[in-house]
Amino acid sequence: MDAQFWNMKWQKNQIGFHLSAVNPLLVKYFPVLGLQEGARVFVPLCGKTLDIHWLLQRGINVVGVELSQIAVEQLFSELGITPQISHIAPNMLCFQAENVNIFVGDIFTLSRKLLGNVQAIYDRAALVALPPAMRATYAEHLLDISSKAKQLLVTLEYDQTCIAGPPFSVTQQDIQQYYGAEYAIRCLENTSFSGGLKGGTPATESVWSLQPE
Ligand SMILES: C[S@@+](CC[C@H](N)C(=O)[O-])C[C@H]1O[C@@H](n2cnc3c(N)ncnc32)[C@H](O)[C@@H]1O
Repeated sequence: MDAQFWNMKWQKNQIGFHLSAVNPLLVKYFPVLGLQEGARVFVPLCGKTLDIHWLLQRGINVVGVELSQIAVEQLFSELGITPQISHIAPNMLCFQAENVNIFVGDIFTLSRKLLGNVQAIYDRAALVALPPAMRATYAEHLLDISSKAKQLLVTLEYDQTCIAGPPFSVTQQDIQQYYGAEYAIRCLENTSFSGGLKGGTPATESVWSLQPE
């Protein structure tokens, strides 16, 4: 899954991962993060998720990163906000408005300095968007650039032999492997993924609280 794969998905509007409503799991478990109004939350691989609208409405400052400029343009258009756009690094644009800052580029080139301080991370469909070979590097990079910020993480688990990802199946053992040394990991909910994945493959959606130890 390289940049070309995702850019093509956005160009062809093949964005089945994009929810047409705010993720109810965010609404239900956001309080677990214990954030005050004005806190800065990082949304990696953010697409144009409506979850960003919801966070902004709650007075949260959002900082995201997304490969596709199409996605980010649509996000701001749907927010009804005209961003300032600046070229902040080679191959990295920043779309900026009062409480929302979205980097357009590869998360692996986003530095701690560019990201700035964040109090929490909301990862929905980011870890599971990455193939197994990239995930440990992603987790390590996320820990580094966020200075180990607490996380609300949403994952999917299913029989990977039935269908190919993305989204990829991520197990509890995987999460333990990526994050167990740095965070106390707590499963908040396991629910069956409504309608199954890609034509009905049974899947379980899980929400995790990751608190730095
Ligand atoms: C499965 S989608 C999830 C989007 C969003 N989190 C949501 O819940 O709708 C994954 C997104 O990550 C973006 N992406 C994939 N690899 C990336 C990378 N290395 N850096 C930044 N964005 C990336 C894709 O363009 C895509 O929009």
